[in-house]
Amino acid sequence: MDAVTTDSTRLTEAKPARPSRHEAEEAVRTLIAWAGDDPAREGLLDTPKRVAKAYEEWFSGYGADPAAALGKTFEDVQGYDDMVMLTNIDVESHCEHHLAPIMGVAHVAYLPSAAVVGISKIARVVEIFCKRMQTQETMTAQIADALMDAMNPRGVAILIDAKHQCMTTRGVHHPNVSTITSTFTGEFKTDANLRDRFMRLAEKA
Ligand SMILES: Nc1nc2c(ncn2[C@@H]2O[C@H](COP(=O)(O)OP(=O)(O)OP(=O)(O)O)[C@@H](O)[C@H]2O)c(=O)[nH]1
Ligand SMILES: [Zn+2]
Repeated sequence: MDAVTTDSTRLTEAKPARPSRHEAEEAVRTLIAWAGDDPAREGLLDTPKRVAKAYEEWFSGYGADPAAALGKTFEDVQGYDDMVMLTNIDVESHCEHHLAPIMGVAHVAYLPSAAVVGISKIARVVEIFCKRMQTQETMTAQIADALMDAMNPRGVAILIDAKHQCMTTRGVHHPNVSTITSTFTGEFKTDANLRDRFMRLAEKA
């Protein structure tokens, strides 16, 4: 967690020492009091513990390595070299500006060069990046980079369609707005037909 790394898919700056669980729970008590309630009230007594536990789940992606998730590849696929696409991978993340939920789906495709990966690993990689404090643009780019690094495919295409609760439940309060981000590399960038195929499949997913 504290190691400095140059891998672009991981954190690149030294971070302050991780606070203890007790300190994290104290911080939640402070926020409860600041919101106007009494952290010593019966119903809120276990809340700091629950929030710390929920944070472990929501932000479990800091302790996970996308390269390791994509480490195993398969080459015996009878020369299959067309697009592999997964649609509607759940996106459950938190925006780094407000720590509010980002909920949506990701559509991910790649064009294998030599090897393919287990399809569940692609969903795992999406999940690893989602379980961090994010912007939608960053996570879109990180998923593409991780797939490119691990498989050296002929191209990847990613589209994320998500709602940001910092925008739907507070602030500007536009409950129906969706944000769409996409990135294309390799042949998806140079071949408009391929890109259209991806977009058509994403639209009807
Ligand atoms: N580009 C981008 N912006 C995001 C994302 N998630 C949240 N935001 C935006 O981050 C911005 C933060 O703006 P600030 O002005 O610093 O914060 P704020 O005063 O809380 O802004 P409002 O949300 O407009 O009330 C807001 O416009 C959010 O909508 C994201 O994934 N990508
Ligand atoms: Zn936000």
